[in-house]
Parts: sequence; structure tokens; C-alpha cells
Amino acid sequence: MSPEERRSFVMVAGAGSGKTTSLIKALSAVIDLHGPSLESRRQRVACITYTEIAAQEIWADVGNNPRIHVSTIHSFMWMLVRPFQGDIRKWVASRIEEKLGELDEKISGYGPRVQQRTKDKDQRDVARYQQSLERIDQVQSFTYGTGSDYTKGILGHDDVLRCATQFLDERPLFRTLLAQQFPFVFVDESQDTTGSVVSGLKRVAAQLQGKFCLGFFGDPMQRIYMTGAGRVEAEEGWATITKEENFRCPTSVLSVANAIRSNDDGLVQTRGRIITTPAGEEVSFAGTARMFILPADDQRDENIAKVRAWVADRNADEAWRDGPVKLLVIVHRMAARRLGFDNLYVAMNSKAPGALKDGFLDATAWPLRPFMQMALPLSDATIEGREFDAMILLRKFSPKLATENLPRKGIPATLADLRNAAEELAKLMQPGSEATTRAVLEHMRDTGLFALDPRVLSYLDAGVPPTHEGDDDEVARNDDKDEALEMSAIDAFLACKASEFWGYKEYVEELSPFSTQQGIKGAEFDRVLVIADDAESSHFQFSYDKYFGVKALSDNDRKNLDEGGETQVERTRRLFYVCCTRAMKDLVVVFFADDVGAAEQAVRAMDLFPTEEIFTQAALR
Ligand SMILES: Nc1ncnc2c1ncn2[C@@H]1O[C@H](COP(=O)(O)OP(=O)(O)OP(=O)(O)O)[C@@H](O)[C@H]1O
Repeated sequence: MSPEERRSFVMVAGAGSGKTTSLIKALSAVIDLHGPSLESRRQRVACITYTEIAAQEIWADVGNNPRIHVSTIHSFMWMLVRPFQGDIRKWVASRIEEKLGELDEKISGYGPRVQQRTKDKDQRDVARYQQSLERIDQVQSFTYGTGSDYTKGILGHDDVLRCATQFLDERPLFRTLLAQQFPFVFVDESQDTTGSVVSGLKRVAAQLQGKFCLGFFGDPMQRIYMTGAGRVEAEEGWATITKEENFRCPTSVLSVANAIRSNDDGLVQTRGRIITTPAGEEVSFAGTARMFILPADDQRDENIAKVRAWVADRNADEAWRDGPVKLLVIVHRMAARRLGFDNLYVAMNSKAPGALKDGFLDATAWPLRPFMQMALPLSDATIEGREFDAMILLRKFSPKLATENLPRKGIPATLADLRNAAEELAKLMQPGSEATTRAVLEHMRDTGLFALDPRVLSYLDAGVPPTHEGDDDEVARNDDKDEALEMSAIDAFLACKASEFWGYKEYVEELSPFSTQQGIKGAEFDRVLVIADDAESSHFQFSYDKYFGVKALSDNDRKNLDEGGETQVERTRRLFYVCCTRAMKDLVVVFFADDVGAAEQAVRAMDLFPTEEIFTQAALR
């Protein structure tokens, strides 16, 4: 291979091994080596990250270099697809046909016990899709937004990926264009990139061998999302890069990490964090790693405070008592109650189908978006008199200010209407207001503040559900369980007070000391407290009781294992690995168990923590 030839690669390495650090170095090295030639060809280097926040951080780390394009996979794909408006139109039409076909199939297969509400909703959806199909030719141009709305020309997250990966799979020219614009594409957190994106990008590498460099950086043990590709295999001629060391975790935490991993792929990391003493000597840093098994009762808050005080005393570190400790929870009832969004939590987590629960963890679920994107920031801007910020939001989201809807005359009148609507919105949203989420959504719909997702509209159109509906027996008997779950979840959601969103926002934006266990990929903190508590999370994907061996596998779990699938045990192990490996100094795990005695025995048998570092309530007295 000549030095000019570009070789694709996969970097697979454990937590804290410096993958992100290497990615940043790789980006800088490409610019150093190829900067002028990229510049003269107007080419850029692409770096794909998992979240917008990660994208901003990485771009800052490479000095905000304009030759480096850092973005999420969705924005990257949309940038590539956007110029092909005619092809997008055809794709959207075929996608609507596909959805109509699915609905048709569903309707013709109705069982005898399908609820009338389900039937009505399906009919409304059919009518909506048919209308979209008729109007698709009138759409001037397609954009990428939150939640698809085809008649308005909006493609949602899911559609953007589907459309782009289809183009990548089926169109050699599209692949060439990608490589011409971006001869280097690096993907961070590749274990959680979807399989179709990985294979689409691999097709580009196969077609443009030697002229295109594709690099995946990931750790299969840190896959959190069900849709993630996991281990990305190197293709023939690719390089595989491994890294043995963990630079982040103190040795006590590294031992726990290696023990957790020994039941998965068995990868063992070496070294651990090294610090420089005041005398200038480099020494290995031991840190602390402890586990508490405490009763799952109504004293959880008090017990966590006691654990923190105990660690503060033992470590002679007051920060453990009231300083910056990162509390990692799977969306947690305790956090919801403390921050005042208990009803939202119950609606969107306890009783909701899987897709909504997942989207509640990172605020991407479709019912939440009108609040996260518009109602909260616009209320804030209005109350604080930040006219400019309010205007930016209105320009971005209000259909009344979309170019095609702008009245020739009377723009000032439209603006005045929107300003009044924003003030009314702020009143509805203010802490202490009794207004429901339904009232806020209807206000946004009626005043044109925000283009609501058709799914939201469909529920608003259905009106307030009769109070006898949502009865659990009825739901359980329903033929289509997820659909029934969604309906009862959204009914409960629409009845919540909209002001609960302020506490929820604080939670998801990590302004509170709590973070979701799923949301801390790539991050690191000095002091980490992981709360393992099934009773308060009721998340179907994870079960600490099963992982720690306190609860037996179900028949269904065994069937999954026999069929080569995985259970909550494997998923929880990976989540637990990600959480524990965030610690740079001290790690404390608190496991709330129904039967503390049995849990203690099971945990000790797992050998994850040294036996003298496992405690129960007796230590706190
Ligand atoms: N070669 C190195 N020498 C010393 N420290 C390093 C080195 N590479 C990375 N680090 C430090 O180790 C820590 C972990 O690095 P980084 O976040 O890049 O790892 P990662 O593999 O992406 O981690 P994870 O997969 O757990 O998110 C950081 O604090 C980083 O500054």
C-alpha cells in the first residue's frame, strides 16, 4: 500500500483507554498531514458523535477547525441527502405507501377484542397518510426536523437515517459523492451506531478503497442501546487497533471493571490512573471502590445521605457529604419526586411502552419535544424579556413564520399575535400553574407557535378520553398491547401539569446531581455513586436484581438465551460497566434490595468487589 493510500480501521478498546483522546489526535493529524490538499479540494474530515453535546466538545478540542465537521449521525446524513430533493420526494412517497400497507395489514388482522379507540385512531392515521400522499407533490422542499410531518416537508430522525442508508446501499454515485466531500470519516461510540449505518459506510469504503478512510472507535462492552451495532468487525485490508491500558480509573475501580467484564468478553485492562505527587513523582492511584446493600424501603433518601456521610468520614473528603458527587440513576422515581415531576415520570416511564420509556431518559420521546424545544425555552425567554432569543425560537419553530406562510402584508400583526401567544404560554407553564400538558399543546397548536408532530395532533384531536377508559383489565386483554399502553400513557401524560416540566428539564439537562446511567457515556467524574434499584426504575431493559443474581431468569429469558439473544443480565452488566468506569477517584455502588441478606450473599459470590469493601446497613449505624 502506498503512503498515499488510505486504510480504514477499527479501534476497539475498553473504558478510559483513550479512544476519544485518540480520535481527537487522529483528527488533528489528518489536518496536519492533508490540510492544504483538503483545502484546495474543498473537502472536509467528518467526525460522527453520539450526541450534540459530544459534538460540541470534540469540535472545541480540535480548535473549532472549519475543515473538521463534527456532528451527530442524523445531521451528517441529512447534510448528504438534502441536495437530492427529487429523490427524497420519491422516497417519502414510497415510505407513506409502506406505512399505509402496514396499517392495512393491521386493520385486516384485527382480533375480536380490539378497542374502538384503536380502530378510530387507525382510521385517522390512514386518512392522514392518504392526505399526505396526495399533497406530497406540493411540498416545496424537504427539511429535517423532530418527528416526521410529510405534508409540511419535515423528515424526522428515523426517516433521515432510513432514507440516507437506503441511498448508501443502493446508489454508487451517492457513495462517491460522500467520499469526495469527506475523504475521512471517523465514528465515535461505534458500538451504539445502528447496524444499517455501519454497513452503509462500509459500502463507501469498499467502493472507494484506498481513496477513503473510515475509522470506527468503540467498545462493545459499552453498548447501551438495543439498536447499536455492538462490535464493528474490521473488513479485509483494514487495520485493527487495540489499547491495553485504562488511564482514567484508579486501581481499585479498575479491578471492579475487569471483574465485571470477566463475565462478558473477558478483556482485562492494565495500568490505571497515575498521579504526580507534590514531589514530582509519578505513582499509581488506588482510589476507593465500595458497595452497599441496603433495604428497598421508604428510607432510600436518608440512607443515601448516610452512605455519603460515611464515605466522607472514611475518605476524609467532605465533598462526599455535600460536594460534587455524581449520582447515577436509571430514570429514577426518587429524582422525579425530589424534582417535582413524579406524574410525568409515572405517565412516561412506569406505564409506558418501551419506545417512550427510552425516549423519556434522554428527552427525545415525541410527546416531550414540543415542551423541550419550545414551551420551556420560549417561556423562559418571555419571562426574562429576552426578545431576541424568543424571536429565534419563533423563527425556527412557528409555522406562521415559515416562508411559504408569511403574509405579504401584516407581518407585524403576525408577530404581535405570536408575542401574545408566547406570553399566554409562559403563564400556562409557570411554576404553580394548574394548566395541563394538553392545554399547553392545544394552545401551541391553535396559536401556531409550534408545528406539532402528527402523533400529538392525533391524540389531541381524539379529545379528552372518557374516565372509565384505561382500565387495566381492558388494557391487558387488548390484542395490541403496545398500542394500548401508548394510549394510556399519552392519556396520563396529557393530564399532567405542564409545570412539572421544569423539574424534568433540570433532571435531563444534568443541572441536578443526578444523571441517567444511559446518558453518561464518554464522561468522567471524580466521585461516582451508582444507584442500583429496580423497584424505582421499572425499566424493562435492565434489571439489577437479575444481574446480581437475586432474581431468577424468567422462562422468556431462557428462551432468548437459547436462541442466541440476550437478557436483562447482559444489558445490565454493560450499563453497570459504563457507570463504574466513569470514576476517576471514588466509586460507591448502592444496591437497594428487597431481601438484603440474600442480596448480600449473591453479591459476595459474584466477587466484583473485595469482600471487605461490601457493606450493609450495619456499617451505617
Ligand atoms: N495516552 C494517555 N496518557 C495519559 N492519559 C490519557 C491518555 N489517553 C487518554 N488519557 C486520559 O484518560 C482518560 C480517558 O480517556 P478517553 O476519555 O479518551 O477514553 P475513552 O476510551 O474514550 O473512554 P470511554 O470509552 O470510557 O468513554 C481521560 O482523562 C484522558 O485525558
